[in-house]
Amino acid sequence: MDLSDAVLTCAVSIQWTNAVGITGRKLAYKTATLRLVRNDVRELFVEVTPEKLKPLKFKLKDLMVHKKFMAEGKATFNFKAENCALYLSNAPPGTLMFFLRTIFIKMNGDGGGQPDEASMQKKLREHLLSGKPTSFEDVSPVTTAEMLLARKKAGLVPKATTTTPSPQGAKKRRFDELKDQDREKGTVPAAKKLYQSSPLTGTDESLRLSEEQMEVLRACTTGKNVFFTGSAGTGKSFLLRRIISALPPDGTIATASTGVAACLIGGTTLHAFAGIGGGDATMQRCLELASRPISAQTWRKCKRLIIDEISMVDGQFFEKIEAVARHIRRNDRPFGGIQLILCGDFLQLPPVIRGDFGAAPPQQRFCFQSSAWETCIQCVYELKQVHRQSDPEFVQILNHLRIGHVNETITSRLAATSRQKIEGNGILATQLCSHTNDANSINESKLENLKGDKVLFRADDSDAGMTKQLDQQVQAPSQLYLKVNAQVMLLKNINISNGLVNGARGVVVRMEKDLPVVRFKNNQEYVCKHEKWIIKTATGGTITRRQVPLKLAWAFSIHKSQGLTLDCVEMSLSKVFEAGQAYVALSRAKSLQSVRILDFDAKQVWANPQVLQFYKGFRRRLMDTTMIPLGPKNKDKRPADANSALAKIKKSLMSKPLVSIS
Ligand SMILES: Nc1ncnc2c1ncn2[C@@H]1O[C@H](COP(=O)(O)OP(=O)(O)OP(=O)(O)O)[C@@H](O)[C@H]1O
Ligand SMILES: [Mg+2]
Repeated sequence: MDLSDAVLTCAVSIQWTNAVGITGRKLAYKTATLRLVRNDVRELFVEVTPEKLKPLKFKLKDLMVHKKFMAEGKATFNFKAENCALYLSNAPPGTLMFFLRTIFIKMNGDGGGQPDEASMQKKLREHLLSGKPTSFEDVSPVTTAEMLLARKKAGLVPKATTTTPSPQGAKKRRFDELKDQDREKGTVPAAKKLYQSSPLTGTDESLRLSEEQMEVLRACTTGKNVFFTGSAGTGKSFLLRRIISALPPDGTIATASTGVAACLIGGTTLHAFAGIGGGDATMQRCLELASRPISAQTWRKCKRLIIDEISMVDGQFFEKIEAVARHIRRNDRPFGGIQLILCGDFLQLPPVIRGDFGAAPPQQRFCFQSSAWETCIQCVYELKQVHRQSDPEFVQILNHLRIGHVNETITSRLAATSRQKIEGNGILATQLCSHTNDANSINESKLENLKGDKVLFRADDSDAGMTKQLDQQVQAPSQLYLKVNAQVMLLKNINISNGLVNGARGVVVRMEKDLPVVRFKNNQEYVCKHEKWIIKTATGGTITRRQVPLKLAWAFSIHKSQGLTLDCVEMSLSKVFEAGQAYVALSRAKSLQSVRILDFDAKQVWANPQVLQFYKGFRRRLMDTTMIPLGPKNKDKRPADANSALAKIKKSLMSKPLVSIS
């Protein structure tokens, strides 16, 4: 577990009722620390210490826990024997989840559980005879043995079965069974309830953060302004979800530069949050736009602003929202005093320049080139460990492509993929296209060409007026046409251990009771159920979409694939038009065996020289072993100063040996 699991800081209100249920004393604290403690006779208590006040203790006996809103940082503890309820709110959801789990384990785990009556009486007698005052101590960290025993006692350990080989699969099924049984009875036992589902947005909480990820988490939870970067698949978005769940929900705004990326972290787009449209208006007009009541209120409430895929945020837009924040919040500190947590990889896709600018498009400006960057960012981290790919050869090739370095070994290895068969089980490779329109028309025409009738799956949106925003942020379309044999991609983690994960590729094999049945590459069949996507609105509310978790997958655009992990991809890179685009396309794949590049050419791979300069500033090692052959066809597009900067870098590196890939 990532942070201390027996301590929680949040808002607490305490309410006592009398025997007939009439509310008596009430206390409310904006900030209090809850800890799990034991007394001399090993009884468990929750100790509540409000800021600057003495602690109160509540014995963990006859406890009922309500945690339906755990994902929003809320839970209620009902101490029946004491006629008292604790209402927790604004708790970091992940910390709350681990706190509840620790209670569950300590109440049920070996030796650490509540003592039985006889042994407690004995200990109590000994304690009274000793004449010492009662003392409390923190509970010891949870051990694996305690965890297993606790789950066994509560009936959460699955019976051995031949149909569900994996423990996680069985655990999930058992949870579902329990939920159904409990639903019938109308009750859920507190202990079981404490262990159930995670509030973490799409994160498998059994995966532990690596040490480098922990370091970033620590900096973020201590209020620092952080930028963390790392190559594709180093777990930036994964870590961001953990960071979000370790922060108090009030005032934490999770955003990303694109809708898809925002959805992956359960947030909103930066544009939707900022309230200044595309940011193209004059500064004065942007300030007016952001001063509208709803927008201004959102800015004022914001304490922590999180931005994923920062590489695609335009530098000028970043500068404008920084000024807006100071203006609206009447605070001259950078970003009006808001804590910033930024993440992304500038060597992936750059900001999109919209509109038709004719022969002279405006120069791209990255966030790090804005004057606001230097004043805002306090700590910079680089994640090094790649988690998406496990094959060291592929990881090394990707690291070279990321900085625009291609040698003959890489070229021949990647060119060789054009001959490999990556299809299997009726699942065709997804074509990654450099242009969105190409991807859309491939999907439409492939579907039309299939025999049989189209079946329409219409999304059920919680607010019909928000369909456009949901379309932008949720990958599941509002209208999905499917046929048998349609190539599809799964859009949710359904069963991680069985490979039914976001990005898994499959084919529709039949319709069953009006629902599509999909066979995946690993031969698993899955009868799709409607799933729910929840997104935050700019004002902090939530809207939901229910839809089958599928999307047509004959083709995707590279831009829409940024941030994703994909199975079985084919690409033709001849039309790439951005620095980093080929790297983004290739780094979606999990292995060299699941990718086919039709026409690989070293000219398709180049890195932006300004970005390389930026990275050189805080990671000299990145530059020490590399050369940067840029795509010659883009030479003319680059500004003169960039070309001369590039020449300098090249010159300084010419004397160094090239890294070769064996
Ligand atoms: N500590 C970890 N342990 C195990 N798996 C991890 C860990 N961190 C990340 N992963 C897994 O690695 C994969 C890639 O993670 P993620 O998408 O967060 O990377 P990223 O750095 O955001 O990539 P990109 O730059 O492409 O957006 C995911 O499947 C994620 O679950
Ligand atoms: Mg990511």
